[in-house]
Order: sequence, then structure tokens, then C-alpha cells
Amino acid sequence: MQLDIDIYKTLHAGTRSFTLNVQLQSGSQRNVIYGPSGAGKSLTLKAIAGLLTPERGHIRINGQTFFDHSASLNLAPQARRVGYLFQDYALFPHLNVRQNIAFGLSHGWLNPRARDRHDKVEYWVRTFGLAAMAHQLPDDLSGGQRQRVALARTIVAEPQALLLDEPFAALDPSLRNTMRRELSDLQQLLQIPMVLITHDPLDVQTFGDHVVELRDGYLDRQVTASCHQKTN
Ligand SMILES: Nc1ncnc2c1ncn2[C@@H]1O[C@H](COP(=O)(O)OP(=O)(O)OP(=O)(O)O)[C@@H](O)[C@H]1O
Repeated sequence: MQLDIDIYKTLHAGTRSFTLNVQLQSGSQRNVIYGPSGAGKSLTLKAIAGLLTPERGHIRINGQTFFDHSASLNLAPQARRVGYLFQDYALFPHLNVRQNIAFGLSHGWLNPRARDRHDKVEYWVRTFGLAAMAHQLPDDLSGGQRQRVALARTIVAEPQALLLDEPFAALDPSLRNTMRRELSDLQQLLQIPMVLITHDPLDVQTFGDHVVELRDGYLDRQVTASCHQKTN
């Protein structure tokens, strides 16, 4: 992925303020933004997705400009065609597995109907091993199954990049390794570029072909995964 980010934004909440000042260039497909809680990782991901507008700078992915302050260009989130996997998965509790996945394809306000079938949805239902529970609601699924539904909903729309916010944090430790392996295999199969944010060193080891470390809104240093392992 050609990732070219240079963003600056100050946020205010009461008397507190937080400045995000991130420059990131990468030609890798597997990018990790690593750092402690409150470092600005989610804000960076939101800026890439178009959910936060920087005060200045630019965001380019695969040669496409998403944001360029000096050119007054700011693509709407849906025009960026990036898949965003939220930390808590943000599944719709009143929609079953199949409908939740189909939601990734819908463009209007109407929820996908329970009896509708779509080839792409059925493909991901099967691929993620969700066929037996396709009619179940998210509350009736395990953590790993919920994560697969959320991933399937993101991928069914065929995004040009995946943005992953702490994708394993909501899972119990015994499931984390399995789901890490699944996501790693999936990324290799689809060859889909990704940016993953985490404070877990094991995520860095697995997905960090290109790693940047964020502290207090600023990049600490830019290192490759191999350098990172040596310093840990
Ligand atoms: N809308 C906002 N207004 C003001 N400050 C904000 C806003 N959103 C986030 N912040 C602050 O920005 C900082 C960075 O937040 P961010 O969510 O990016 O952290 P993070 O690195 O993703 O942390 P975590 O790992 O805990 O999710 C935090 O101090 C947070 O309180």
C-alpha cells in the first residue's frame, strides 16, 4: 500500500487539549500504529477513514488523495472505500449474522431483509464458518464469531484498505492467537492493505511489516518490525 499521511489537528475538551501531529509514509501492506492508551491511535485511524477532519496536511492511499487541506479536498467517508473494524465490532444487535454482513453491501437506509440472499454474503458466511449460526443475533454469538461477522461485514464491500482498531482486544486471551492467525491468513489471501492500531506487542510481531510508534499525539520513531523485535 502506498500510504502517505501528514496530519495536524488539535482537539479541545474543557480545559484539556490534545494535539495530533502524525507523518507516516509506507509502501507496505501490513502497517501497525503502536502506542499506549491515549496516544492518538484511534484519532489517526478516524482521520484516514474521514471521520475526523485534520486542520492541515494530507492523506493519500494508493495514489488517491482522501484529504488535502491546501487543495480544499476532503472526500466523504463512503467515497474513500476503506473498511473500518471498530474495537467493539459495532454489530447491529437487532440484525442476524447474515443481515449484519449484508449491511456492508447496502447503500440505502433500509436494513437488509432476513430472507434476502446475496452471493457475496453467502460466500463470506461460508468462508468464516458462520453458516450454522447465520440466523442468530450478535448477542447469541461467541466473541470470535462476533469478530468474524464484523470482519465479513467490512470485507464484503470490497474495500481498498482495512483499518483495524485493536481487533483482538475484545477477545479472551485464548482466542486471540487463533483470531490473529485467521486475520493474518485472510490478509495474505486477499492481499488487502491494512493499518492496524494496537498496544499489544504480539499484534506488532504478527502484522508489523511497517511499524510506527505514537506517543502523546506524536510519532516516537519509525522502525521496521525486525528492528522493533530487537528493541523489545
Ligand atoms: N473529540 C475529542 N475531543 C477532545 N479530545 C479528544 C477527543 N477524542 C479523543 N480525544 C483525546 O485524544 C487523545 C487520544 O485519543 P485516542 O482515542 O486517539 O487514543 P488511543 O491511542 O486510540 O487510545 P486507546 O488505546 O485507549 O484507544 C486522548 O487523550 C483523548 O482523550
